[in-house]
Amino acid sequence: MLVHAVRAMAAAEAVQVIVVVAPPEGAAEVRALLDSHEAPGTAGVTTVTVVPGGESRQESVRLGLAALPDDVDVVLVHDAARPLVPVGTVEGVVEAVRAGAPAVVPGLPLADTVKSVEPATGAVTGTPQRALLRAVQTPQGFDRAVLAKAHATVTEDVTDDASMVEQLGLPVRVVPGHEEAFKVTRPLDLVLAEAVLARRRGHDR
Ligand SMILES: Nc1ccn([C@@H]2O[C@H](COP(=O)(O)OP(=O)(O)OP(=O)(O)O)[C@@H](O)[C@H]2O)c(=O)n1
Ligand SMILES: C[C@](O)(CO)[C@H](O)COP(=O)(O)O
Repeated sequence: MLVHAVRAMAAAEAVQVIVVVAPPEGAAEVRALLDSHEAPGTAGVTTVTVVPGGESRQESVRLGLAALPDDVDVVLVHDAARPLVPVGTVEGVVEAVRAGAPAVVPGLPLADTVKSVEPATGAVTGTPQRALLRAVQTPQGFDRAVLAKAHATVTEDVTDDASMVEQLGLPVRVVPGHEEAFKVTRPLDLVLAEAVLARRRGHDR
C-alpha cells in the first residue's frame, strides 16, 4: 500500500518532495522497500525521504513537517492507507491551496444516514442532516505555516489534520474527493483495492 500511495502522490506534477513517515523501528525497512520499487510517473518529484515517526499520528506528522526543505510552502498530508487516490484529486487539493485556502480536504457526500450515539449504551443522541455532511479523505492540503501553527498549538488527539486548523478558527475548504481514494482498513477494502488495480491494469494495456 505504501508503494502505491507514494506512486499516487508522485504522479502529481505539483508534488516535488515526498517525506514518508515510517514506524520508528521500521524506517530502514521502509527505505529498502521504496528503493526496490520504482515509482513510475514521478512527474516533478525530486526526492523521497524516509523519517522515523513518533508516538502518535500528530507527532508523526510533526516529524514529517520538520523534515521538509525550507522552500516548500504547500504541504499535503496523505494516508498510506489511501493508496489509490487518483492524480486529479491530489491536483485539485493543491490548486485550492494555491488559490488561497489555508486548508483543503477532499470529501464525498454520504450514502448512509449517520447517527450520533452514546457509545456505552448505544442510545442514539441525534441524526445530523446528511446533506450537510461529507466523508473526508486525504491528501489534505495546507499552507505550510498554517499547518505548522496548528501542530504547535493543538495538543488533543484528533483524527485528521484539518480539524486542528478548524480549532485555530481558520477556514477549511472541501473539494471533490473520489471513490477510489477510499481507506483500505477492512478485509473487504482489500478486495475492492485489488479490483480497482486490476481494472486500471486492464486500461493500461
Ligand atoms: N505513532 C503513530 C501512530 C499512528 N500514526 C498514523 O495514524 C494512523 C492511525 O493510527 P491508529 O489510530 O493506530 O489507527 P489505524 O491503524 O489507522 O486503524 P484504524 O483505521 O482503525 O483507525 C496510522 O494509520 C498512521 O498513519 C502515525 O503516523 N504514528
Ligand atoms: C485523515 C482521514 O483519512 C480522514 O478520513 C482519517 O481520519 C484517518 O484515520 P486513521 O485512523 O488515522 O487512519
